[in-house]
Amino acid sequence: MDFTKWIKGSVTRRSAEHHSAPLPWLVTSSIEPAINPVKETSQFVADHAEHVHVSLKAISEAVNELTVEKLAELVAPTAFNKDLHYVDGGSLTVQYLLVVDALNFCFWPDAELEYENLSRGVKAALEADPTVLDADKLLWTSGDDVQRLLGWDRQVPLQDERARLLREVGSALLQNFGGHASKMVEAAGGSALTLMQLVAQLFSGFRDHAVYKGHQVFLYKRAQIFVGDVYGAFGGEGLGAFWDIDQLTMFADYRVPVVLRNMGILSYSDELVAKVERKEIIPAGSEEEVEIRACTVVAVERLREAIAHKFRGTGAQLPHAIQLDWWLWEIGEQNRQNHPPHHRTLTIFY
Ligand SMILES: Nc1nc2c(c(CN[C@H]3C=C[C@H](O)[C@@H]3O)cn2[C@@H]2O[C@H](COP(=O)(O)O)[C@@H](O)[C@H]2O)c(=O)[nH]1
Repeated sequence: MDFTKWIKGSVTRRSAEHHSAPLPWLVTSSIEPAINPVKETSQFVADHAEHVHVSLKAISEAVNELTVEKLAELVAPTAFNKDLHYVDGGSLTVQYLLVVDALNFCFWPDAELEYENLSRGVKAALEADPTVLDADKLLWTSGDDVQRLLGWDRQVPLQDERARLLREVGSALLQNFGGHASKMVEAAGGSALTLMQLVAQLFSGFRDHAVYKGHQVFLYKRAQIFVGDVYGAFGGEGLGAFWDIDQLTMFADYRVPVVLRNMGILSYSDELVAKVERKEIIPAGSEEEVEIRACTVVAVERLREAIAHKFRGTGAQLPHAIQLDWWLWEIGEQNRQNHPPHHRTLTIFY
């Protein structure tokens, strides 16, 4: 069966008189999420973890070595990834970021593939054809389209799944925001947590959560990184102005845990070390995987608090969790070759 014919057959076209229903429940004036569910649910995991430990001692040692100069570097307008500087004044940049972050996961099965290939590939595709990310095109994305979008010379890991995720983005954008991701950002009314929740609610692919010892745990890595990328690409202005950007956590990926282990801040059980060293697959949703991710979130929150404690009153600008994330992630990227292996989980979440 021809894929596009099958999909075309299954999509019911909304007739003209049905306007795209505005989201009645989204009243940004009063119901702003005051807390980030990632913080409190990750803490539950850290409190009950058996395979991963966060060392407060190593955190205070790391903070002791932090100088005012280094701190200033962390909070400087990040040397933000130039691929993300695709600022056309607004809407196209947001569309680009949503597509990049819809695909921003699990590069490791292809040893040559990494995040940069994604961000550069999609940017090149957009420069070649500014309509390539229009929602009514995303709606029909096939696996081959994903490979073309990245400009990759072979199949991309989980290619068909990535295509499904882009079709989902196209469909939800058309249903709710006339196809424009920038309208979704505007609907969040300048709240980072509202935008995070909105993205997690509208696109199931961004709904990064697990059930750990009977408790629901939210990591929301790609939902948060999308907000962080909008903030960074617009330099905290215009569409990137979020009054609660400091409420985001770090982004629970597979690179930062390696850096924190190297700093002695995270430690794994002997059994888990052995699995990671031999590059054994750690199943998505397993206790070991959830503990690695949630303890990483908690470790960076403790690090942020320890820095605030040390530099409070010095007048130094204190880093947000996402600025600590970019710092740690860059360290991980630069040391990909000489750091121990990262854990390997086949997933769409990170
Ligand atoms: N924690 C955190 N994880 C991040 C990012 C980024 C890129 N974003 C920044 C880049 C420029 C702008 O500053 C963007 O903000 C990708 N990843 C994750 O890393 C993994 C990819 O690793 P490798 O296979 O080595 O490329 C994968 O899970 C991917 O999802 C980040 O910033 N923080």
